[in-house]
Amino acid sequence: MSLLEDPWPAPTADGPLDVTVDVPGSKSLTNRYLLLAALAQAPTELVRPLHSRDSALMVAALEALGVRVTPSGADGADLTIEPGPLHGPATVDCGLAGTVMRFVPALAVLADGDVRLDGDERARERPMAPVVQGLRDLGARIDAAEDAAGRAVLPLTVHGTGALAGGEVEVDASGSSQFVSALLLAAPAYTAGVDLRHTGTTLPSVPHIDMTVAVLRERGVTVDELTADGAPAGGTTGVSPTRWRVHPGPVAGGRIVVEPDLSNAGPFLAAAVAAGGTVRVPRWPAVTTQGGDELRDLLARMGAAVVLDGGTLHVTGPADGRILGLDADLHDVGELAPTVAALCALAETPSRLRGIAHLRGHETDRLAAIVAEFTRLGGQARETADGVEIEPAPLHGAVVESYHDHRMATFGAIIGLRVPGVRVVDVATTAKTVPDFPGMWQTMLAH
Ligand SMILES: O=C(O)C1=C[C@@H](OP(=O)(O)O)[C@@H](O)[C@H](O)C1
Ligand SMILES: C=C(OP(=O)(O)O)C(=O)O
Repeated sequence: MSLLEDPWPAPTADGPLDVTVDVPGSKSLTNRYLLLAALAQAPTELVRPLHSRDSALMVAALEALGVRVTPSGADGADLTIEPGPLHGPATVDCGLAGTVMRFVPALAVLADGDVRLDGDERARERPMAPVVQGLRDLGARIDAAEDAAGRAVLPLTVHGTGALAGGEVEVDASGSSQFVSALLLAAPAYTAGVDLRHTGTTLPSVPHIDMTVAVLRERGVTVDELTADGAPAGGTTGVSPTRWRVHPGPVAGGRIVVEPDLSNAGPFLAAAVAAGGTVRVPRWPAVTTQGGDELRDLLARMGAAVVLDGGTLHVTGPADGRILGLDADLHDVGELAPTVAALCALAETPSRLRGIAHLRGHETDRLAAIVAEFTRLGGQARETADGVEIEPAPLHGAVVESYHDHRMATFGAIIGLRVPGVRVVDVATTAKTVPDFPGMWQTMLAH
């Protein structure tokens, strides 16, 4: 039976929730730790990593380059990564994972042979040029396909020589923070490290760059956060960096406990807002670089009671069921937009989500997808230059398209809690970052 032909009936909520949901590990942290483990001087043990399509693709990429990755821990759910020399020729499937298609080429330049990267059909449309050009400027030889506008896209072949000169590079990362993260992550292994200046006018998803800097530092790498003219930035300076200098040097191995994925906690926390009652997420970090932490503020602004107590986040939906619309700039946390938009779709007042033009280059064009699917459900929404505007409207059931986008599938699931007859095409696409979303959703509702 193909899920493409048989859409998933999104369950409605029978009443208020009262449930604790154990959320799997962070995609962004897992894939960064995996990549750094491949460059480390000693083995790395990842405790509670994510096991999903995106992390499996990263593991497979490392294995293709000659890194040994084995299950470990009492239940075999941890991972031990044993680094070694990186070898080509190799073939890497990027699927639709931004972290794989952007980060792995920066590692592949260190292999001693050709590494070919390709991915899903949509992956061939996602922007890649700043990574390819940046690596070329740092000394790499890469052959890449080009889109109609002549920009580099997948598939591509990195002609690795076992080393990369590194040095100074300018990158316009206004399309994705991953262009910066990619070039910083493998930089400690480049001969001169990397001194990267962002030249674009905007920079989305800055917390994800902060995450890259934080994981590098955790592994013992020296990273300077700077302004364009070289003054200190980041940290306690209160100045946003636009230039990062990663010094060449060893990367430490060791044991790392992976935080739960706070963005993937989103649909479950949103369920408390949509259905009423309380959803609790344990192991919510007190301090984190995950942009998903912003959910605490966003859900409170929509009428939820949000309490972080003893490491567990408690979200309680509004007692009268009335969800407030939201006017928010999601530039830093675009990853949360489909989840937030689903709640806006159920809200009693209009919403405006701004600062997220770059979502057009995500798993699908998410602005177009949100508008199309909300309209299909009877709603009224409009795409703006940099976001979406959503008007309250009575909704009805419909078959919601997910466009191979895990977050559009969960968008449908959230709305389905309140709107009978919502069915989601290809709910299995949620496996990109959650191992068993439909099962977790049913279990949550059974409580
Ligand atoms: O580096 C990362 O792990 C990510 C960065 C962000 O990408 P963009 O900057 O393209 O939004 C985010 O949306 C994505 O889900 C994960
Ligand atoms: C944009 C996302 O993913 P990717 O890492 O593939 O860019 C996402 O998970 O919302």
